[in-house]
Amino acid sequence: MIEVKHLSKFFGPHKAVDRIAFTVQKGEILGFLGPNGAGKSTTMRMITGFVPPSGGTAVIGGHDILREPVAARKKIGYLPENAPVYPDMTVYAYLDFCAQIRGFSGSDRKRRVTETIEKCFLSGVEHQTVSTLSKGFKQRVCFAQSILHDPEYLILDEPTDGLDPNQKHEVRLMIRKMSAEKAIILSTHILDEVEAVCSRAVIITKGAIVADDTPENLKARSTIHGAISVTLADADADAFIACARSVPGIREVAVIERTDGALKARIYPESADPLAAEHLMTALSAKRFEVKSLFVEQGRLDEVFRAVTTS
Ligand SMILES: Nc1ncnc2c1ncn2[C@@H]1O[C@H](COP(=O)(O)OP(=O)(O)OP(=O)(O)O)[C@@H](O)[C@H]1O
Repeated sequence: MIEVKHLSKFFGPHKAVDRIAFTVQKGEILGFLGPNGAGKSTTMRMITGFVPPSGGTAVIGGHDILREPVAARKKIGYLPENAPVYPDMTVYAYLDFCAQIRGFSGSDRKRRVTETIEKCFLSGVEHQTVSTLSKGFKQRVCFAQSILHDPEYLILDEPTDGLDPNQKHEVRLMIRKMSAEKAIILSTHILDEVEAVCSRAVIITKGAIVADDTPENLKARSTIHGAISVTLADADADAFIACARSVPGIREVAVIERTDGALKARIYPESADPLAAEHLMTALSAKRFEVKSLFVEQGRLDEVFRAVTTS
């Protein structure tokens, strides 16, 4: 388990992190979110022992990062932001060097390097110098060094930053595959990534936690959660509004846009009535509206993110 215990960080008079506390269990992938400058990287640097906290501590697999830094760091894999990798080394030589620093030798070291190269899809570039790699591949090399020692705890600062959509997909798959036996914290600005990968999300702003929940529960806080979104083929807006309002339990009907013969609207039921969408569909069909799509909104994480980080 990763226990973050009231970590704080001051840079001079500026409070960058303000008594942040949470835990991450094995099997969990925690998305660490927040606007630019919210304190995500600073928190991750404190958890991994790269920056001393002004207050609080982090306990990694039972080892306090301040009192037992070596034991704690042995258990951690860390992908820092703007990952530094020695530019003049080949990919293989760099990872071999990292394995050596981690204390591996002989055939075990060789096996770990080779396996990690394969796992991170680096086989095609293993003999290329790092300086000649594209940004995405450099990122992958740094990701590779973070998992080389098969750590129980992974701290990944924007792991998919700079990757193309295919590489993003591959890295997310890798993270998900590894998550069963690891506790993972990853920071990201991509909210789709949180929905695709994370089992939980912590949102911070101005150094403090403002939300800590599953992506589903966070989305349920969205103002459109439970609303019914409808697209109709060319339809008279007034007739549609009248029809939708005639359905029992409908609180509000909002036409969102009319384009090229299509009408898009959002209908808000009084409560999250699971039958409201069905009743609406029946009413629209009875009035011969041509329904192109109709679905119940789960809510939008970006809307919730904005609400909690700007209030
Ligand atoms: N070494 C430092 N000296 C002074 N201020 C710092 C230092 N490192 C970070 N800060 C400040 O601490 C605050 C938090 O920065 P941090 O990099 O942790 O934010 P972040 O949430 O990771 O941002 P981003 O999403 O832009 O990467 C910012 O105001 C930043 O300017």
